[in-house]
Amino acid sequence: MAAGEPEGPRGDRKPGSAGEAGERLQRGRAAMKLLRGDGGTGPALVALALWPLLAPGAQAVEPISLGLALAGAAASAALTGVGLFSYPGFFCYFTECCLQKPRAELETVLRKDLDKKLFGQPLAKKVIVKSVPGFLNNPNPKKPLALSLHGWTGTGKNFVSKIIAESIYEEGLKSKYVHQFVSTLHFPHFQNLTQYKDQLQMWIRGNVSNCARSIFIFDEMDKMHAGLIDSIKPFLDYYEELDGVSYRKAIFLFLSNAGAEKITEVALDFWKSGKNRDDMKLKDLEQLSVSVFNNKNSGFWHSSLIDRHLIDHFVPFLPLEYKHVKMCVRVELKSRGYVVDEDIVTQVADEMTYFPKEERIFSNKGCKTVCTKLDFYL
Ligand SMILES: Nc1ncnc2c1ncn2[C@@H]1O[C@H](COP(=O)(O)OP(=O)(O)OP(=O)(O)O)[C@@H](O)[C@H]1O
Repeated sequence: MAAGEPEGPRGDRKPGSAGEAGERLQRGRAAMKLLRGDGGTGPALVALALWPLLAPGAQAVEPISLGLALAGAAASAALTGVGLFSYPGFFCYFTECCLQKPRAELETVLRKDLDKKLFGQPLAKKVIVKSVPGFLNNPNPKKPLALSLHGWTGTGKNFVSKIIAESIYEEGLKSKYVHQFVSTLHFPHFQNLTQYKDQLQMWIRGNVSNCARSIFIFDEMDKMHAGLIDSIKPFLDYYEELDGVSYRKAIFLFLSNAGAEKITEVALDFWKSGKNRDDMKLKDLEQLSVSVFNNKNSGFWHSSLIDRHLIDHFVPFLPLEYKHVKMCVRVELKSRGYVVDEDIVTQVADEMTYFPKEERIFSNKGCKTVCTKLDFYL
């Protein structure tokens, strides 16, 4: 893909071709063909028949209701000659649209999802459940939402980004409004830094012009060349508009291993003093931003994003313990359709390595290699 095209590095993944959303799109196209017929009686009849689709929460319409609604609409349209295409929200049932308004129950859905799927991350859960719905429910935010997720490998940073994306766009990471950048893949060569800065600005500008509620995920921030991320500083700032584009409704997620040592230090102190990680406060980790700012290998080294307080929250991901690894194994077993066998769960968890050397409390790879280790036992 050429630089400057709105979709950016992930533009090759076109939405609407796979999964439930793809099927819905196909059904929708067939229905549209049917409905694109000739006219008839009153717009009211059409609106009435289409009410289940146009009403808030229409995404949850049952297949039977949908069928009835479309049949009714077809009959009415045949009578009225009123084009269905003029109804706002109609197309969005069949094809992905940029988010206009988050679902009313977003906070509850996100909380439930994180409670069920994310283990051992009380602080991350707390920050995300409050900040993301709060931001999306604000029709006029003063700046884009910028969250920086930090922690040891395999502790759930990418996993949480996926959950956030799915809570906003049904197609999650495959959505055309969600853009993922991986430093070592998209910005590998230091000598191309100037070019990357221009491309990044163009990609973000293009995509936000297309959809104000775009989501940008920057993975491997700690491997990003220093200075590159500062090229997007204007977009994260408190500007009403820049060259006619407002960036205030976008979401930026930065993922990094930087700061993991600091987080581990605090988590270890907690563990040694017999305290529960659920009682940990963000205040206990307030030094996180400073350690990231001063870390030459953080991607945020002396970054103006931190300097100018443009990162809204530094979200700590705690190192995972033996019991969390076991929970991940159980989930993996269930997702593959197996009955949970506690012997296998223990064997897989025992096979992982733990640190510090003496205490052996935290998993070196979090839950990351659980699925490959499990392959040996199935
Ligand atoms: N806290 C967690 N709760 C539940 N599952 C987890 C958790 N952390 C990791 N996992 C599982 O492990 C997999 C790998 O984790 P993930 O890719 O999110 O780690 P990461 O923190 O982004 O690591 P890295 O820093 O190496 O990119 C996830 O897809 C998920 O299945």
